[in-house]
Parts: sequence; structure tokens; C-alpha cells
Amino acid sequence: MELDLSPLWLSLKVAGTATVATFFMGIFAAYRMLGDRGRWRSLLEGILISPLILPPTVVGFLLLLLFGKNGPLGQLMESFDFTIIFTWYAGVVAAIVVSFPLMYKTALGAFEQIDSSLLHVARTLGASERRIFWQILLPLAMPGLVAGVTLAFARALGEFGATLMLAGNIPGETQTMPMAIYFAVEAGDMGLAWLWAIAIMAISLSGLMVVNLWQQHYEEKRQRSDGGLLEANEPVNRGGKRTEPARLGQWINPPLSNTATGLFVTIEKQLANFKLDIAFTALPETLGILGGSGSGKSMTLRCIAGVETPTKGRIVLNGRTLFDAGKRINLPSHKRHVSLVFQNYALFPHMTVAQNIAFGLQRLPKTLRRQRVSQQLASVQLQGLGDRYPHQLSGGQQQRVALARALATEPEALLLDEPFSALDTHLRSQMEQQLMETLSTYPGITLFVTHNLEEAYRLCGMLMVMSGGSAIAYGSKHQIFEHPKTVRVAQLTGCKNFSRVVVQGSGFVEATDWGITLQVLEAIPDRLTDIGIRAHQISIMPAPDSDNTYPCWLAATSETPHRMTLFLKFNTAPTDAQDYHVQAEVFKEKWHAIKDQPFPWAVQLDPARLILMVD
Ligand SMILES: Nc1ncnc2c1ncn2[C@@H]1O[C@H](COP(=O)(O)OP(=O)(O)OP(=O)(O)O)[C@@H](O)[C@H]1O
Repeated sequence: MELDLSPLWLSLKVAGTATVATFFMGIFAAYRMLGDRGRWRSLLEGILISPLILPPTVVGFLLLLLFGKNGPLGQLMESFDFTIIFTWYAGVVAAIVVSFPLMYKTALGAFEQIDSSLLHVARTLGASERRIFWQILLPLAMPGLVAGVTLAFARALGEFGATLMLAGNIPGETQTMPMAIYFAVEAGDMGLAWLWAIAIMAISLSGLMVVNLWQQHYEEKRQRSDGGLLEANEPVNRGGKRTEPARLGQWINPPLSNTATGLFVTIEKQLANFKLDIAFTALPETLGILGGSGSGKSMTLRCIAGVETPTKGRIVLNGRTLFDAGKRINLPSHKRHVSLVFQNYALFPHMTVAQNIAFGLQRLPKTLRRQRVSQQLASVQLQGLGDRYPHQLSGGQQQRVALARALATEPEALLLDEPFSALDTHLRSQMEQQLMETLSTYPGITLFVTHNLEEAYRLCGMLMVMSGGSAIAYGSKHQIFEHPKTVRVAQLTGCKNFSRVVVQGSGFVEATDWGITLQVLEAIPDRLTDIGIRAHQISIMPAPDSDNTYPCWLAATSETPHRMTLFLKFNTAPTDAQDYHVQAEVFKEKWHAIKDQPFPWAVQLDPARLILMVD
């Protein structure tokens, strides 16, 4: 008897059509749900994936209620003289419903895996949501989407229960392979049942294998091109000149005003366990932002870039209002002309270096775009690397590409969020040099977030110190480092030695925690509470008869490659390593000169170096 192949063709037709529909519907639904944290999300998710957990007969029953003669869709179709019940269309509908959750869930997972900073950075480079979808989300999610399609197709191919209820088992018209198996078993024709079962398994498994092979190939191709990490190509700084940024501002504490030139920020943002409440003005130069972990530095940059929305306040850039809660103005990131460089650089991994840099230049004619990319590559010394992918670059090179990409759009403000944190010490100092040169020709406003005090000092003319979501100090770097007004600012700028004080009379205070009386040169502020001194400014064995010199004993030491930290106690010998008053830092040469001297040592807290603070 000749074998009727119609179940095979019908299955492929039904599953293929359903998969095409599921592909688009699943991606659309996943895209809409992406980032949705609304209260209806759980309910909506439950509905979308319910066909995965409900018995197929229940799904079939519900579809029958919907598409049947008396169902709302059934009646609507009947008014056009059309019905899908007991046709192959019904098989397609059943297959779409049961395979949709697989496509949706896989697509959502693939989208969610994409680093959100890539999307944020694309927005700050001027890309619309549509462009981000087509050029960032879709290509990066492709391996996941392909896996989703395969699973959806396999599920559609194997659909039985819902299809039987909606489409029935009409040989040649609605009988798919799963149905052919069931009815072959019913009729006792085990040979035929085996044949269809093997056909389904072969099609599904070969589909999965092809996808797996493709993914493997995709990964191998990525790794093969991983070959050359180019640390050796990093520029080597051999005695090159180190220059200060060109336009260090001379002003101190600029008034908070809606300046025509500059960045004016006065915002509040309430989060679950944190409140950002900050106000400052930045002029066209480099403002360093220092602060402890979690003090709100990144959040401030994210609000300025439009990645986060403040709860209250205003942000004005060169006279343009970027955000005004009162007037309900909230320019999207792509219209702000503000570039944000993330800690992890957020380079688009599927684009070459040149494509990354050109990403924000879509509106320029091609020749001009190419010219701008070459200029930027040259400015960060990456000529000849335009065709590489980010994973073929060293950390330092990636950092330079991120900077070139951010500057290519000629932003009015450049926000750098700890741009060197992922680099080793050697590379860090090279990159710092390079950034200094780049910034010296950048005419806009730069905000530079860092934890590294020395880096902040070298790169920035002005500094803002943040703590607990607010600015606690703002001024020139000299002012902030040499005359911190509060204990917190002194701590955050690296001061390690503090003592409570009682004022003794004009020019003298008693440092109660250290048990000594100190002469001070600075005018004593009204509400003075603390005195401090930086570790490297403590003198050991000073010239005889120096002021503020006391006998000291050594409680403990701690060694770094070039310096020693000495834990010292005034007036009496320590009982253990924790029993000390101050930490002093000395170079190794000095340490070798003093280490065998008998105790007590003479230790001076130079009156000119003492910091007077309020708590
Ligand atoms: N999306 C968020 N939802 C709730 N809280 C958040 C969110 N993002 C940040 N925070 C909180 O806001 C505070 C400030 O975070 P932010 O990232 O600005 O700190 P930071 O000063 O940059 O710290 P670090 O130096 O460690 O990067 C932290 O307490 C953090 O937990």
C-alpha cells in the first residue's frame, strides 16, 4: 500500500507557519515586557506563558470556546462567511498558542542578558529606540532568538491535544504527524506509528543539532578572532612631558546659578534606601567627583545623562533645560548631547572599533563620518585598529575606543564614570596621561568620577566630594586637599589621623585622643571639634627644638613597595599593635635610617600642616 505522506507535509506547513507567526509575536511581546517592572507584569507574564503549563486539552477547550460557532471570534469570522474550526488554520492557531511561550521566554531571556549599559550608551549617542532595537538588541540576542525559534518549531511540530480539539483528525486536511501516530496506534498499525514517531524525532532533533552546531561555530569564530590581545601596542610613556589640563579654573565655589555656559544641576532622587540630593555648577573644564562607595556619584552622572530620572529639580546644560520636574521637561538621552563613558566601557561587541565610533554619527554624510572616525582613531592613537572587534583589544585600547566614541559626537558634556577602574596600575597611568591630553583639547564640560585621590588631583582642577547622596565639599583641588573643612571631607581625601580637640587659648589646642597639646597656625574656627594631619606630613626625628614635637613609640609597621606606614603612640610605650595614636608614612630610605634608633623617637606634628575641622 502506498504511504500517504500528507501528515508530513501538513505538519511542516502548520508548524512552519506557526513558527513564523510565533517568531514575530514572541519577540514583540518580549521587547514590550523588557524592563517593565509594573505591578501587572506578573499577571501578564502568567497569561503569556500559561499555554506552557496548562494541559493541551484545556488549551484546546478554551480555543474552541473562542473560535467555535458561539465564541466571539468564531461569530466574527462567521460574519465574513469563514471559520477555522476543522481546517488546517485551526492547527496553526493551536500550534501558535502552545509554542508562543517558548519563543517569548527565550527571547526575553536573550534580551535581558544584554548588558543594559550598552542600551544606555547607545541612547546617549543619540540613537532612537527603534535603532537600538534593530542595531543593538536584535543582533546581540540572535543566538538566543535562533534557539527560541527551534524550540517553538519543535513544540509546534509535536502539538497534539489542542490541535485535535480545534482542527480534528481529517486525513489529508488536518491530520498532522502526532495525530497520525495516535490513530495508527489505535488501529494497531505499530509500523506506521513508528514511522511517524521517527520522522518527528528526526526533524526535531536535527533542527536542534543544526542550531547547536551554529551556536558552537558562532562561539568558535568569536574565540578564534580573540587571538591578539595587544598590550604590547600600548603607548609607552618614557619620560614624556606631563601637562596640566589646559583650562584649570581659578574660581572657587561658583554660585549656583542657571549659567548660560556650564552645567547647572540641582536635583533630588528618592530610591528605596537612598536619597540623592545634590546641587552644583560645572564650567567647561574637568570637575572631579570623589566620594565613598554608594555616595551617589554614578547616580548623579546617570541623572545628567538621562539614564535615570530625578524625582525633583532641574538640570540645565549651556542654557538648555535637560530636565525640569516643575515644567515636566525630561529630554531623552539621545537629545541631551551628553556622553557617558561607563566603567566597563560598554563597547558594542558585535561592531568593529570603527563602527562603534561611528555609531553616534549616523546623521553625518558617509565621507564626513569616515573622516570623523579616522580623526578620533588618531586622537586616541588607535590608527589601523578600526576593523578590530572590542574583544580583540586590550583593556586600555577598549577604554580609548570608548572615549573616542563618546567624543566623536562632540558632546557638550562628557561624563566619565571611573574610566580606569578596570586597568592595571601601569596601564592606568598611561591612560591617565592620554586622557589628560585628550581633555586638554575638549572644549566641553567633563565630570570625572574616581575613587583614586591622586588621579583626581592630577586630572581635575576642581573637585566635588560626595557623601550620603549630597555634595559635602566643592572647590579647587588645592583647597579641598589642603584645607578640608570637615572630618568626612578630610577622610575622603585620604587623611588618616584625627583627634577630638579642646581649645586651650589663642593658637593652642589640646588633642584629647592623642594626649598632647598642639600649637596651630590657622585661625581657630568657632565650632572646632577635630584636628588632623596627613600621614606623610608627620616628621620623625625633626630638627631639634621644632614646635609640636613629642616622644613616640612604635606600635606596629606596615610595608608597601616604596613606603612604610608606622603606627605611633605619643608619650608612653604601646601595650600591643593596636595601641597607637597616629599613622605616619615614610619612604624606605628614611625607615632604614631610623629603624634602629632607640625609643622614644621625637615626632613632630608641624603646626603648618595641622588641619582644623568641624565634625
Ligand atoms: N536602581 C537602583 N535602585 C535602588 N537603589 C539604587 C539603584 N541604583 C543605585 N542605587 C543606590 O543608590 C546609591 C548610590 O549608588 P551609586 O551607584 O550612585 O554610588 P556610587 O557613589 O557611584 O558608588 P561606587 O563608588 O561604589 O560606584 C547606593 O546606595 C545604591 O545602592
